[in-house]
Amino acid sequence: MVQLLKVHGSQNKFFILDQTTLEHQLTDPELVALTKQITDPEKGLLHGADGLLVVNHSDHPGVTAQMRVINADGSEASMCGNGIRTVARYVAEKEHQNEFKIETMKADLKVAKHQPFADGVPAYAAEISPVSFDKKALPFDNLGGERIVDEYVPELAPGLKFTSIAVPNPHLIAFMDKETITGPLLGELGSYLNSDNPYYSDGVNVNFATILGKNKLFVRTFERGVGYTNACGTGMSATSLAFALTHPDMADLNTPITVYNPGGMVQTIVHFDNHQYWIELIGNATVTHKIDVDEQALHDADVSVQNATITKTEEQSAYEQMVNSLPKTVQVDVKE
Ligand SMILES: N[C@H](CCC[C@H](N)C(=O)O)C(=O)O
Repeated sequence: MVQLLKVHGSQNKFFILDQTTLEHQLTDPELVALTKQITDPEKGLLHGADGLLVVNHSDHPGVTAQMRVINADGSEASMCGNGIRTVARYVAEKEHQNEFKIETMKADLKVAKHQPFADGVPAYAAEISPVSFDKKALPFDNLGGERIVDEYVPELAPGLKFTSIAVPNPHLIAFMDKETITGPLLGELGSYLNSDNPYYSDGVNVNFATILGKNKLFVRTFERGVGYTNACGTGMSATSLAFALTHPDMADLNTPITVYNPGGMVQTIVHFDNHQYWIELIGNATVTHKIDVDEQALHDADVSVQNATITKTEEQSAYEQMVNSLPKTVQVDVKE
């Protein structure tokens, strides 16, 4: 028997699979097939999820573990901000370390245990980097210059100013009023830029934000490889950086920014060290279910309530209690 975890960061939901616990590690095609099967909202496990986080050994010196990110559609992403907090908690409790590095596709990132966000709501901090504005890093094309920072891009949507940042996965950000953020435009633009289009050849995570006050944001995201999610950690991080760059009177560097989202709330801190931006993302790391199943079911991409023993933890009620205590912010339809 092996154990999967169902976890979330701001209710951006994932399954965690630790390859080091398996007799035979899943191959990449098996990882993709398993992800598609268990994350399916209708036919998957526990009403599905937004992706699979794959933990493995790292052979990088001074690095405790490796994390890979498989989106619900089977595509692999270079990073996942909500996900790395849950992997950090899993590895911290497994290896009895509170501060360490996790290898991701493009960088070894610092993570650290943080004081709980509320009773029963464990929290972790994660380094979000490297940051790039260059079109080659996103990549985007056919949209004017070498970078998009606080610019009108009528090809994408009239009347909105956009910023595009890789952290290192690709993000497109726009600030707007509450009416626009709750309207259909986010889904329309997100769907268009994550299908065949002349602008973002690898797709892009689209983040719409509204400014609630000084160092206070609401962000709603349409994610590449998933669609609407309750929150996107790298999206909220990239949006916080865009906030500091485009509204310096409303957002301070090296100061916590509270970022509300349809799934809850995180904090971000935009740092500028050695001429480089990086963002610290602090938020919950909640385990909702433990799933015990034969390893073969993972290889067969056939995990269900028929062949798995599922144990629900007490953590979701603690998390919902925290969310219910948050000040009422922009209410939008959340992805469930
Ligand atoms: N969909 C993203 C990966 C997951 C990122 C998100 N869930 C986060 O918390 O950062 C992409 O394809 O770049």
